[in-house]
Amino acid sequence: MDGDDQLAHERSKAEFNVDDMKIVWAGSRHAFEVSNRMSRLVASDPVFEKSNRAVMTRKELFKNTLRKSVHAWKLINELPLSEEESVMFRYFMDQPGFMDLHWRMFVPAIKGQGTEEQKQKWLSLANKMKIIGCYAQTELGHGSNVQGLETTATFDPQTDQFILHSPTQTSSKWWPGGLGKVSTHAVVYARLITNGKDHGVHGFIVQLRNLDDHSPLPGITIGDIGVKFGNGAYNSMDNGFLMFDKFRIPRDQMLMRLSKVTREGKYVPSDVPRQLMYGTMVSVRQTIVSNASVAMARAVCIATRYSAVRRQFGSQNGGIETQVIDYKTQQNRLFPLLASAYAFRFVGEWLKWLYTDVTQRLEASDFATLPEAHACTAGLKSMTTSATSDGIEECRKLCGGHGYLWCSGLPELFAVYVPACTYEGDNVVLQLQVARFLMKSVSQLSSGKAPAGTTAYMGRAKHLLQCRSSVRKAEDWLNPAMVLEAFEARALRMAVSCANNLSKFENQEQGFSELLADLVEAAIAHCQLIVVSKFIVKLEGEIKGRGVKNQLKNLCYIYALHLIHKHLGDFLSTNTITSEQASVASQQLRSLYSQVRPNAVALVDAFDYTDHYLGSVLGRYDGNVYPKLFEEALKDPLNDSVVPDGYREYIRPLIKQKLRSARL
Ligand SMILES: Cc1cc2nc3c(=O)[nH]c(=O)nc-3n(C[C@H](O)[C@H](O)[C@H](O)COP(=O)(O)OP(=O)(O)OC[C@H]3O[C@@H](n4cnc5c(N)ncnc54)[C@H](O)[C@@H]3O)c2cc1C
Repeated sequence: MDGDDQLAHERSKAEFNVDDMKIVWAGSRHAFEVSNRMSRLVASDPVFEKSNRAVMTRKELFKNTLRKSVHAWKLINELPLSEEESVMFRYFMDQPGFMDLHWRMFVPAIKGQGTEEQKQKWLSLANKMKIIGCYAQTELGHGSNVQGLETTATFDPQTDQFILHSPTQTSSKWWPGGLGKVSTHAVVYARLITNGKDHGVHGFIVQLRNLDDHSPLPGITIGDIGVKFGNGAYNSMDNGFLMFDKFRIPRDQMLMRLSKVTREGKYVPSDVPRQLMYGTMVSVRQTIVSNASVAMARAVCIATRYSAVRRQFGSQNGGIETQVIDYKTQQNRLFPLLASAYAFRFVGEWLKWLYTDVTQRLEASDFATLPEAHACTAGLKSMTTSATSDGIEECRKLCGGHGYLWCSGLPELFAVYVPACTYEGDNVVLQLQVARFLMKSVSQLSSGKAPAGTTAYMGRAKHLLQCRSSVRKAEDWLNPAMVLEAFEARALRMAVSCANNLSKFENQEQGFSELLADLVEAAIAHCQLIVVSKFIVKLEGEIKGRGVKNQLKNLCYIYALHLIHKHLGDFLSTNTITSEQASVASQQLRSLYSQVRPNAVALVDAFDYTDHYLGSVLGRYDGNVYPKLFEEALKDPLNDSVVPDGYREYIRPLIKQKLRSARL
């Protein structure tokens, strides 16, 4: 059976309606139609070809990114595409570039932190791309510790200007995407100083380059920070450095929606809580969680289709060999990742709702839920991006040797994806923020204040700290109440244990430093509970389509039970479950793998990815892997000639040498 027939056979075994699952995956029929149309629009345009990226030089790659970005901008305006369509269109272009930072960071920063006048002035230019912006926060010396930033913005009352200055080498901005070669403007974060007083870090809109010839303005030193991880990959982006030498900007370019500096140089601090800024973070991190599901799904789609095509061993008397997807070890590594893709999708959907809820509350000056919303989005960003990075690498290994080829699509996906663990908050630093929030929530349990939102389960502390799981047999692990209780009890017991250990220290901060590793684990347990519970909530709602709900149930329990298996130490050491209950959980997991097996290819088809977006010879829809691997190999510049360059210079002299060494 060739790859084509193989995948057709797999598809014929599906026990559910794939088209209905596509709608569930997309979130709605409308969302499916937009994403389906946009992905095909990109795939059909030769300008967006991307298979040649690995063999391009950095300069070629950069120029090609400019070409694609400008072509996309032209299409978006000429067709024209709505904002929703444009976002999807850019997403399916699948080429990191300056546009990402302009639309995802520069414009939202002005929207969120600018006054009405500032928004009117700058957004009208930015929305037409008359200016191109980036987000310049991180410096050479400080990223996570934003309060440690060194760039200064000193108010000069004589000229009504701020003087931006980089006092040390470590104060150089370092990393902002789009800064190195493209951006004309940036939102720059610097320490605000008025009358000799330091008011901490604030945002400023700064012009960097001349709008006529693109040269840096006097007082600005700017450039690209150099090649990053992986060939091609994220190197299409011009991450940059930036230094100021007493560079002046008008006072009205400080982002003044919250704090202000008056004409006289008086600093007026914000009269709304600083937490208002969390609203923007919830929005950005919600997008990152949704993107985690997309990246995980992409890797899993490649590994699943290839695992169905690839055969190794198992033939009797010259008969057909075993598809590698039929090995239980392959299923045990692959199916939890498939389940994670769906789990992250649904928690991302819920985060979208949370963002709307937070925004509405903010408008009504209700800040009560912000700390909880902030903690859970920070934790979910951290947990889903870490799991997705690991998952992509696991998918590469699941594809054996061919997974290591560039044309498998997996090395590039990994190289582009993995910095998501670092940008928008280092994942460990984010979990520590969650841990601080959890410790506070535990300390308030005796105060009578009912915990809300994702910590509501802590309100049942008395029960959860004592309960014993009532699981007796494998099927009990398909009972949502029993699964939830196990995750809630484990999360709470880990948090309470950290709080107890903290209380043994006289100095809380010293205790916190000592217990960092345990605190991160407690935070992760809390986040895993959120993902499991949101998947269960999704199943409780209406899900249309033949067999769709049943497949999602299987995936939900695979997700939960594989976490129990992976973190068994936590579950056993907190006495949440017994070793017998763990053993029947593994039994149930094996049974679920068998149920997913005939549906695996159809479950990844439901992601509706085009071959263009997948960018993988191994994950092709038609399964025609081997001939296409040859085609790709023959395209390599090394195969332009049969005898390579350098033969006459090095290989021939080497093999024709006449050595006179006494040793030989
Ligand atoms: C591809 C990419 C794109 C980026 N784009 C932008 C951009 O457009 N604009 C911008 O301003 N920045 C950007 N950044 C920078 C990014 O936001 C920072 O790198 C990130 O916030 C991490 O900060 P850091 O580099 O200081 O890491 P560090 O904080 O130095 O981390 C180093 C190690 O220390 C650990 N650590 C740090 N603090 C603690 C602590 N308190 N407790 C325990 N462990 C700790 C971390 O976990 C990590 O293991 C980008 C980065 C990358 C990789």
